[in-house]
Amino acid sequence: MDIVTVHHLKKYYGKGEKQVRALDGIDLSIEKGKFTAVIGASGSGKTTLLNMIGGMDVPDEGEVIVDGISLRGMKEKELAVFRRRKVGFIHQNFNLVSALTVRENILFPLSLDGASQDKMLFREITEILGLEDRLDAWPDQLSGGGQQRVAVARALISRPAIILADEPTGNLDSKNSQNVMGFLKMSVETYHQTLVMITHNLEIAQMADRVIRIEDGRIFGQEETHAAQF
Ligand SMILES: Nc1ncnc2c1ncn2[C@@H]1O[C@H](COP(=O)(O)OP(=O)(O)OP(=O)(O)O)[C@@H](O)[C@H]1O
Repeated sequence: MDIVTVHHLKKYYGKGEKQVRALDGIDLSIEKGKFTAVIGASGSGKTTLLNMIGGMDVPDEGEVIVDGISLRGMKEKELAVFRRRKVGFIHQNFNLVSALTVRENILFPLSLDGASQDKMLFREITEILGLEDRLDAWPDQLSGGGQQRVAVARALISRPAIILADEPTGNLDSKNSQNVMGFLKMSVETYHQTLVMITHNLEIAQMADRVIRIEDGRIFGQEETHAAQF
């Protein structure tokens, strides 16, 4: 079953000669429960595509359907609710709130939505990610790898159907990258979520079930991988 369907998505910036075709007619389906890696040169449109799937940005043309919900015509408020309930974002720069503790950062999406905390899930996620002893620490007291694990926990805490990760290991050394990837993949498998991840790292892309290559705002190729050799 497909959890994301993208129909002929277009996003252009600017006009005339300077116009940039960030997305130039993308058609794509993403199967539920799978890990899809998105690769491509800098400026090829990867982040723009991820932002459209996550309802962070709206296309000029085309349609995005996530978990049976079309984002077309949604108002900003509806998109915000959609993002909080359906999507977990993980960014390269972690994007943690420095004035909140690790615990508060992880629970932040729930507090925005007025949702109650699933204490078992919180304990499970923080244990899987090795954060149970750091819950009262401030983000800047953790290493880069530790901060990214907090960002992973925050993305998972509301049990979103889909996790969108924009180069989540881009600022980590190889050991921390492997750790974060291992935790992320294990968590996604445990909670039956779908992971879409932008990466420049081909080793990481090989861990995915499927790799999509984007060039000049178009899908240039896609291949199933023989993942699972984690
Ligand atoms: N808000 C914007 N205004 C103008 N141009 C933009 C805007 N956002 C993106 N672009 C342009 O659209 C193109 C695609 O950008 P995008 O960030 O999606 O690429 P990317 O593949 O994610 O690149 P990178 O790997 O460097 O992050 C680029 O040429 C970029 O400069």
